[in-house]
Amino acid sequence: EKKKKVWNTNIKRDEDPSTIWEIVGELGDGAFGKVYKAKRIEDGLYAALKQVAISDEDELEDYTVEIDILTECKHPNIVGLYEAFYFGGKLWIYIEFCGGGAVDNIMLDLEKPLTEPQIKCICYETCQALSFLHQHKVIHRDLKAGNVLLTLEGHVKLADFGVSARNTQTQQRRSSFIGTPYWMAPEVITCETQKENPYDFKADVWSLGITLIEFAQMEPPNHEMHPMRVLIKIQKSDPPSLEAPSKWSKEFRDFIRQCLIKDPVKRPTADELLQHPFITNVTDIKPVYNLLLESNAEVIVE
Ligand SMILES: COc1ccc(Nc2ncnc(-c3cccnc3Nc3cc(NC(=O)c4cccc(C(F)(F)F)c4)ccc3C)n2)cc1
Repeated sequence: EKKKKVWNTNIKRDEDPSTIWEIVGELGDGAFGKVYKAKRIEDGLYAALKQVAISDEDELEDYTVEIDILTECKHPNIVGLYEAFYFGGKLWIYIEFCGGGAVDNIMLDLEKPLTEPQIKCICYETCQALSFLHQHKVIHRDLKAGNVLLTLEGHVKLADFGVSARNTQTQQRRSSFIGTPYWMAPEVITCETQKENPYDFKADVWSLGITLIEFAQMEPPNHEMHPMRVLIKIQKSDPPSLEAPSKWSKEFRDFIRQCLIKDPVKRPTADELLQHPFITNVTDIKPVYNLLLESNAEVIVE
């Protein structure tokens, strides 16, 4: 007989979200629907709102994976879920608003890459987020500067604006390829990652290495190549590295080298990387706070 429907307890039904939150702006037209800035009517709390048109209950199930991950993975460096509604044939997801936006947009606004002190802080907090996700058996699969959000204080909040992080077969159905090729680990490309491969979370560590190069140079390695060509190059070539090594510290270069070890078995875990000298002495996040003043200052001056 028909599988009993298990209602996702985290999603509120038959309640109109616009009685609790009001839309105050638009944040972009995401791949999977509209994204707005919203404000809670009772206390003025800001949120980012994603509205996804859901045609049938099966499709709703695809999205509950995302809600379950966000409900389960509560961490200072991962975007926080406020609440989710299923109302008017749409899923409404309200996330804590990060005033700094995504790091790729900040670099575009300032028309320059990050400095090493800024990269050090952001790398430390991103590594914390990855380590936490992996402990909760969640693989991000699409780590890149565009998914690293900053709060106005300069803290990292890891997000995922693309496909959901947990690779359920339904997600696989939704998009043939998980993640963006430039940041993709070699073993992911060759699909060496069979079911229950104990090393498939190491793909996020490779993407972290590529993301650090992106922070330092504004673009990932091979950005000038066609995405399909990149897949072949990543598999065939030696791991990428920083273009101007003399500009960067030995610790930074070594941290990237460790992330970009091609064999996932030899590649360190996010947890192991938290002990790396590049990020063991992160004291304050002032460099990142100054980056935000610069980028927001630009906005204020405008
Ligand atoms: C253009 O200027 C700005 C300025 C500020 C912001 N701030 C901001 N703050 C918080 N969220 C967003 C956001 C922007 C565009 C799309 N979605 C956003 N947040 C969001 C994220 C999610 N989901 C995740 O981030 C997510 C999903 C699965 C897994 C994971 C993770 F693995 F990281 F835990 C994270 C769901 C719904 C929403 C509205 N944007 C964005 C752009």
